[in-house]
Amino acid sequence: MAISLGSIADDYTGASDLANTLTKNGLRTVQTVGIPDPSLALPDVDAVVVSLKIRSVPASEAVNAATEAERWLRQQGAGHVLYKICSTFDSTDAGNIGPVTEALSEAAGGGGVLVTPAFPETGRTVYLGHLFVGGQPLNESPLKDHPLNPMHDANLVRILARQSRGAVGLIDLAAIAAGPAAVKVKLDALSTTGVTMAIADAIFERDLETLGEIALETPVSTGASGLGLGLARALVRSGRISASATGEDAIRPVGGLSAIISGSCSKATLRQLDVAERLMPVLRLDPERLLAAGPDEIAAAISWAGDRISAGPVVVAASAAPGTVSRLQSQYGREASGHAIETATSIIAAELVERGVRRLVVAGGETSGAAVDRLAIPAFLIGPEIAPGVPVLRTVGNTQGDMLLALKSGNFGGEDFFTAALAMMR
Ligand SMILES: Nc1ncnc2c1ncn2[C@@H]1O[C@H](COP(=O)(O)OP(=O)(O)O)[C@@H](O)[C@H]1O
Ligand SMILES: O=C(O)[C@@H](O)C(=O)COP(=O)(O)O
Repeated sequence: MAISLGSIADDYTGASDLANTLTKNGLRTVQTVGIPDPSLALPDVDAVVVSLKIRSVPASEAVNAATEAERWLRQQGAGHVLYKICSTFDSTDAGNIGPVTEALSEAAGGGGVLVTPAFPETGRTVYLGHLFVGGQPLNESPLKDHPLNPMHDANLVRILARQSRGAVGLIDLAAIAAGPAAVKVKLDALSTTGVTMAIADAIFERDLETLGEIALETPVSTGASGLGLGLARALVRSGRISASATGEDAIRPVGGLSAIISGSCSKATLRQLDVAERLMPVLRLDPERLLAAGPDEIAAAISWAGDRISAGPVVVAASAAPGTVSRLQSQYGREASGHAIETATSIIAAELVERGVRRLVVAGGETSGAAVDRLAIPAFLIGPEIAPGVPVLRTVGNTQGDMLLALKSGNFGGEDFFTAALAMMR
């Protein structure tokens, strides 16, 4: 298997979002969970997205995991490696977008790296280096209240500079509108002044097509699904790939029971949970009790779900509104509470799979990572799209047999997402 495009995703929902975009643009794509064991038979594909859980870990840990994945992807033939970050630039001043991008670039011999989280299909646009989420600057959007990485600045040049060793520049919309050659001139000019990473504006898909063409000439880029779209279309346009992927094969029915687990506290998820409450049993976990009396609260949730699940899908959610989240965090600490809740939701997910769940929706990036790790699923084939950024996933090499999953990024999906997902997972 020689692949054309490699990607390292900093979380598992982000990986499935990118894999979805690559598939929609014709690339046969597989999503692996970490670097796959050599014994895992992967299908013949154009692109591999390696899912890592490195968005909220110490920067040195993220750098080590990403550089190891980069080495593996190069061994599979990848000429270009995209570091998939969140379209809302989720990170802190300690990292990890800057440190990982610099390490990947150094591993590939250096040179200027294009960086853009723009993903117009989901309302993420970048203008003069400022990220907008829908109509709001990042720091006024719901991301200001994110439980792990609250975003208080919309200026990506500034944010990236705070977490990086090298200088950060800007390739503005005027250069991008002038076409690939102008972008190349600008990137080269920035590199000669010592800039190692350049935030690129992008508002429309055509901007990302321009960026994708230039990124493909370099060994490494950093971005969200929008840049993935640009790279995929550039590969197809160049004739290196024949645009044959459809995703239909991945959606064959698996049967079994179905469940939804949520640890996302994003505004979209909170609304989706309210809507689900009218349609199916929803258990709201008590996060305070989860932290104080962990195993008892987990056992009670498993028993509640076990009593209902044979009659239809159930939802178990730790999710809470910003005020509740910050009260819990001030008592137990941000990382400790996030980690304890992820552990609890992943144990509940695994227990439900033990009891026959084969169709599983997980809401939240970190939450999905913890659940997929506990289930020890090695890889996914990419099925059709449920909502922008969220495909149906079919397990590859899973010891519990074939399962269908949807890993929903917190901010993605319409208010009926959960029922829409289950309707596509038979
Ligand atoms: N009630 C709660 N209070 C505090 N933290 C919570 C609560 N519920 C979930 N969390 C934590 O919030 C984080 C949400 O992150 P994530 O799963 O990535 O969701 P999203 O995709 O919305 O960003 C996780 O670490 C999760 O364990
Ligand atoms: O790029 C995006 O917005 C998503 O792919 C993503 O990474 C979202 O992160 P989570 O909300 O933490 O799932």
